[in-house]
Amino acid sequence: MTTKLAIIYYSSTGTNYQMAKWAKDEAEKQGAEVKLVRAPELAPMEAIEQNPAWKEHFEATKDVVPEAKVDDLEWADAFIISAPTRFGNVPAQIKQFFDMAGGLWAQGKLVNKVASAMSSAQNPHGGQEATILNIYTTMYHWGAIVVSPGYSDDAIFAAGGNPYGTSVSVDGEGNMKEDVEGAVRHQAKRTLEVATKLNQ
Ligand SMILES: Cc1cc2nc3c(=O)[nH]c(=O)nc-3n(C[C@H](O)[C@H](O)[C@H](O)COP(=O)(O)O)c2cc1C
Repeated sequence: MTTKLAIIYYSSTGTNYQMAKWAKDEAEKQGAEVKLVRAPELAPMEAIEQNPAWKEHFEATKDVVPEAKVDDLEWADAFIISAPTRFGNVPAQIKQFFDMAGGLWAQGKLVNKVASAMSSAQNPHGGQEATILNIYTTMYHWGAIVVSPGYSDDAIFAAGGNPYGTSVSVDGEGNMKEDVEGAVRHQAKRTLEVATKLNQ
């Protein structure tokens, strides 16, 4: 049976979108059926328009990447969730999406889904680890099986050594400071390997 992976991300300025796209590319190479979906934007246009990079990214993706639906959670065997830090926590857009899953959760339909998370911040210690752990808290409540990378591949060291999930820092221009593509690809592959074993 083909393993189904939902990659759910939120991104204001493109970093987490890029990580999500690397994960999608790798998962498809591994033979998974992949849905790449974005948490619906909640910010008002006045706020988005004040930040040219945010506006540009929003316009570039709004008609290209489908919005995440709770049905995607039911459909998937595994999730990869990628979100920038907001003061060490998840963006409201991701939290709102999680909060929409109450019905599925109450019916036990999220139990034994495989989950793994990625994050970014402006500073190297700006809250990436806390953000990933906050995502995992929700996953534990769902009864999902969290697959963290640990130190299971050399690519994790090259990316900065975050064992909870791939994370990156971004400079003032929005460029990624660490080389995380290999770690993202490894995380996607590992998540799928576990999900595929569970689905056998
Ligand atoms: C409301 C808000 C809070 C943020 N909090 C932090 C923070 O505490 N530390 C930090 O290093 N970066 C912080 N950032 C920077 C973002 O995490 C950064 O812009 C993001 O990781 C870039 O990812 P994206 O391109 O996918 O949007 C914050 C940004 C916003 C808008």
